[in-house]
Amino acid sequence: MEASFKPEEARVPAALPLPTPPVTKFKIALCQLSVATDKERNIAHAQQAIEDAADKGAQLILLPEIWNSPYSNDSFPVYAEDIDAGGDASPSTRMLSEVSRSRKITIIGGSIPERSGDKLYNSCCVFGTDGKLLAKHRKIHLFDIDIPGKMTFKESRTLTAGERPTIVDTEVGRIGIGICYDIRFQELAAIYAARGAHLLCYPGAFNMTTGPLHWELLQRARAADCQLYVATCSPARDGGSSYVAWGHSTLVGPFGEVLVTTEHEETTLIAEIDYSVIEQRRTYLPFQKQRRGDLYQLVDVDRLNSTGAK
Ligand SMILES: O=C(O)CCC(=O)C(=O)O
Repeated sequence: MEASFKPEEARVPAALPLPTPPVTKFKIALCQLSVATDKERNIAHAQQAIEDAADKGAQLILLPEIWNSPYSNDSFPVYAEDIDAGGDASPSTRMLSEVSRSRKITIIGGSIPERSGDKLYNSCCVFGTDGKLLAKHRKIHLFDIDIPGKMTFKESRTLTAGERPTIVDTEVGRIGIGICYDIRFQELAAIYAARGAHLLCYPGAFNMTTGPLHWELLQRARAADCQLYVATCSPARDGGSSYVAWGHSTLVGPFGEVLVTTEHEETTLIAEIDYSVIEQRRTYLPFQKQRRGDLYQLVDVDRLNSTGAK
């Protein structure tokens, strides 16, 4: 659909509205999972990690990018699931739905290859505490990179890009979703912040070339720019796979501070989020109110195009 621009309706407000979340403090778990070639094993393995984290009091679970399949263009079509059909057509999301319901937790289900008609997407499903699918984010920015001699990958060889930002109200606050490369696009994070996000979640699998330089930097930048929490979750590193993930799943606070992080081995990080810190940071350092809307503007095109957007 053609956007009919009415910039006055789409301008990101100077002062960001922060809705009252259902809970102020809660525990998040980042499950940095090892990924094997056996999909059934990956599903059972993820379920175990989620249940262990729930036993330790986590109310929100974040999984890695592409946790049910090896990260490769050859694997995506083979491991892809029809999420919309559900049931046997999507054993990975069926497990996420069942566990979120049985443990009454919110799950940001990392991402899996999704088949929809003749297209494939890299998709993240969000499940509420009743097991219902609250949202599905299809990776908007495909990872096409060519650093000669170091890193070449072209997701666009097999995948199609998603067309919409995804922000979702959950029992643990308003959450903006991005997948891996999506973190490089600060406008997306700014739009989520403008729509009142408390937390941005990025399942991601950075690599050994860009990971050391950019992974933490980008997370801290998004958190400091938007003054909100940023959580990331990577697969654990497998040195023998064709794509070697950087690991280093991390939670960053609204001052850009790293609250918890790890190396590259399989592990689950559990940390506390306290949303009252967001207001405190925005009061101490009120740059959200000091934007020069007379000099520059951010336009929320998706909001213009949709009727029900927040
Ligand atoms: O942006 C990068 O450097 C890595 C992105 C990536 O690995 C991905 O999108 O899967």
